[in-house]
Amino acid sequence: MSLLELSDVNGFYGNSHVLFDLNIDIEHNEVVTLLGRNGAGKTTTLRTITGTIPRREGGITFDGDDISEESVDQISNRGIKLVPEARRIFPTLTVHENMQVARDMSKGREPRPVEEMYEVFPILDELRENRGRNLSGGEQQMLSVARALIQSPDLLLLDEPTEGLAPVIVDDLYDVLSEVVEQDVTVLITEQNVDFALDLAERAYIIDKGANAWEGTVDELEQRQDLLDEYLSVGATDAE
Ligand SMILES: Nc1ncnc2c1ncn2[C@@H]1O[C@H](COP(=O)(O)OP(=O)(O)OP(=O)(O)O)[C@@H](O)[C@H]1O
Repeated sequence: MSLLELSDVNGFYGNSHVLFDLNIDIEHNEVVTLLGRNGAGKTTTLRTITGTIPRREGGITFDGDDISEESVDQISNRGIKLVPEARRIFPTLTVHENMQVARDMSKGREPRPVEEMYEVFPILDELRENRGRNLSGGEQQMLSVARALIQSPDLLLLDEPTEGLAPVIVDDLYDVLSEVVEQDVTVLITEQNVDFALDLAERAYIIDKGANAWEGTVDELEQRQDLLDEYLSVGATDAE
């Protein structure tokens, strides 16, 4: 059974129809990337999963249960955690306090020890006493991911984690995330940085104008320059 299944999902902002009969299937422990141009509907797709979109229709199941009518809190309590594009950390709290708050908000789920997070994110260990507002964009992104992971998610949704980060920080984030995906967690990641996403993921979905355009393995996609040109407007990938 799939961990997450979207069948013929439609998404709306008021009268504006932006997702059209979208189908996505994610197996336990898979790392899947959702790709597409600006405005293709990637963030909105994640919002249909977390329940934060104003209106969604269609089938959404998580671990076999219908979650299509569930509230944001119910879905979060199931262990679906989103790291949004605009990083959400508490600016006046220290790194350590940010971690503690995330741990304490882990309703109904056994959180992971804060110290374990410092092992995965050594950068944060060094910054324990620094306030959120004094962190660089990359450090905030690491903290954002750590805050989601501490709640032991079953499904981690990452919305464009490299956005706005300097290349050297992107490399650090890659190192951390490649360690994260080795753990017992299923990941759906959206990215404009196609190389980054293809390096991390095993399987990919491309969406265009809110609808499925292609799906397959990352190995297949790396051979399909036509798709990369048509839907993602990038040059040759240099994925390792
Ligand atoms: N709050 C909103 N109200 C109305 N329309 C919206 C809203 N948010 C997004 N849209 C529209 O929905 C469509 C999909 O947007 P979405 O942000 O999901 O795309 P995306 O693929 O994540 O793009 P980006 O890479 O720019 O974040 C776009 O046409 C966008 O203008």
